[in-house]
Amino acid sequence: MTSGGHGTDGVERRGLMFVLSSPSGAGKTTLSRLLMDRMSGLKMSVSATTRPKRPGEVDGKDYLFVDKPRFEAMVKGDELLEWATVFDNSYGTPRGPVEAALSAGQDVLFDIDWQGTQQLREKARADVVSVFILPPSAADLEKRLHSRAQDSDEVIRKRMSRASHEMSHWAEYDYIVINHNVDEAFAEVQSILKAERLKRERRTGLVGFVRGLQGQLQG
Ligand SMILES: Nc1ncnc2c1ncn2[C@@H]1O[C@H](COP(=O)(O)OP(=O)(O)OP(=O)(O)O)[C@@H](O)[C@H]1O
Ligand SMILES: Nc1nc2c(ncn2[C@@H]2O[C@H](COP(=O)(O)O)[C@@H](O)[C@H]2O)c(=O)[nH]1
Repeated sequence: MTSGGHGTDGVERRGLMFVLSSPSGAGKTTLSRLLMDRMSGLKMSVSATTRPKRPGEVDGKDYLFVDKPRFEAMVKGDELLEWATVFDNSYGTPRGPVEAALSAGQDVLFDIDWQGTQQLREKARADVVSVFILPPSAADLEKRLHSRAQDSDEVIRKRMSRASHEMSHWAEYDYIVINHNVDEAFAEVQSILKAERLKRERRTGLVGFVRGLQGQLQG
């Protein structure tokens, strides 16, 4: 699915799909925003959803807010790379922007649930790097959902009651980060991305680069 771009050291490599999942409120959005601000070569995948917009959310930036018929048409038209029902609403990843970014050699960042991660893995296992974010405690998770102040008590109750089920998928992920503190969790997630970018098997330009070095040594 991916083609070449260049790493910061100029060696060509395949783009990767960097996935963050967690129970609602553990901090995916917070960490994603920091990654987008502080890492170059990364594009955020903007999901389509039928969920109502939260205060402050911007259509086209946080989500593409669509109605149910439009979402169903996207599914039927094979416009989504993956999709799932989460908390009674539909969510899905538009295929076009992800494929365009990967083709341009960018990495793509996803904030999606375990169902979507499984679907991405089935399609492109070697290019998916997945991170599961855990909260330090259930009390902290609930506090965070309340402190975000964007969901009703009823919605928060529903999300807390789903948290244990969401977390049961932790062992399907490549990396686990416990988000005690935003700065530390961000540093861990950033280290994972930096290391994954250096993996030999993604660095398609290495053969040519090393041959060039060898040529210089012989010359
Ligand atoms: N380490 C932390 N300590 C304290 N508060 C935090 C921490 N990380 C995130 N938060 C706060 O917790 C709330 C929920 O975080 P965020 O929206 O990033 O979660 P999320 O995993 O994206 O949730 P959802 O799945 O519902 O979108 C936000 O108000 C955020 O500022
Ligand atoms: N499988 C997918 N899951 C998605 C997608 N976009 C978001 N999500 C997940 O939904 C829940 C709830 O999100 P919220 O913004 O309503 O709090 C959360 O776990 C997201 O990661 C998607 O495109 N596909």
